[in-house]
Amino acid sequence: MRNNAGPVLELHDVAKTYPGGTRALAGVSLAVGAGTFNAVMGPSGSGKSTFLHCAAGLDQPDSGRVVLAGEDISRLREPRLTRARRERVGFVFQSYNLMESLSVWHNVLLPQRLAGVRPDRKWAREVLRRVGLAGRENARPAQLSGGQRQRTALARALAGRPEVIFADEPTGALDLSTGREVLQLLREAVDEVGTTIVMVTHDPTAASWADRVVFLADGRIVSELADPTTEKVAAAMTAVSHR
Ligand SMILES: Nc1ncnc2c1ncn2[C@@H]1O[C@H](COP(=O)(O)OP(=O)(O)OP(=O)(O)O)[C@@H](O)[C@H]1O
Repeated sequence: MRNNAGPVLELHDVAKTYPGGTRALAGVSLAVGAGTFNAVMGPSGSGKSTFLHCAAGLDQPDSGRVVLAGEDISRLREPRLTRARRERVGFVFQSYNLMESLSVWHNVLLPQRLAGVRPDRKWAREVLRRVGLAGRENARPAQLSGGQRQRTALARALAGRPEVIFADEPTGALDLSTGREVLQLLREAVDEVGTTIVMVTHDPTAASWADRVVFLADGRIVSELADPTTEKVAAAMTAVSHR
């Protein structure tokens, strides 16, 4: 069930140069449709992390605009930027970023608590069921496998019903079959919950789960692939790397 109800995230000519002079983004424009799964690939140093940080409101571009659910977040100052991020964005990182001292349940509810909203416990239970962690609510992260930790992180991201979930190498620390389970869950979140996902990855197979793949090189979008397969993504990556 993909709703494709117009873009939920738009980048307009976004540029960023780091102190020292590295031009990480050199004018990136992209529209991300609601309820779609998007992968971002590119060689090391092409600007993927910078793109993700600017698109998610973790960092500010020097110029250009980032419009998230109709709000231009690129010029927001703290604390409004933090609020926009907490209310509209979910994150899944390679390293999970769970609070070791909190149970699965409290990890999942933490972003809503930090945002000062009353947690939707019924939905939190439902997302834990969807990611296969019903019954593990009281476990601490240390008691979980890598795959279970990442499924907890995904449940945490889904629990706040964000406009967009940003995933940074979500399968980077997982073995092949565990990574596949996490990708399947990301796919289901898009197809069954209507979530929008933007995922940075180095892995052509991971990218093949997306609806489209955007390729960055030298801080620019240089190509795009719809309905990707592992083979098509790998071929496109080779072409991008040899530019
Ligand atoms: N905080 C920073 N200060 C200075 N330069 C930076 C900073 N962060 C990134 N860069 C530089 O900006 C460019 C883009 O980096 P970025 O991390 O966005 O690329 P990437 O595609 O995510 O790379 P990788 O795949 O290796 O993680 C690189 O040349 C990098 O060295």
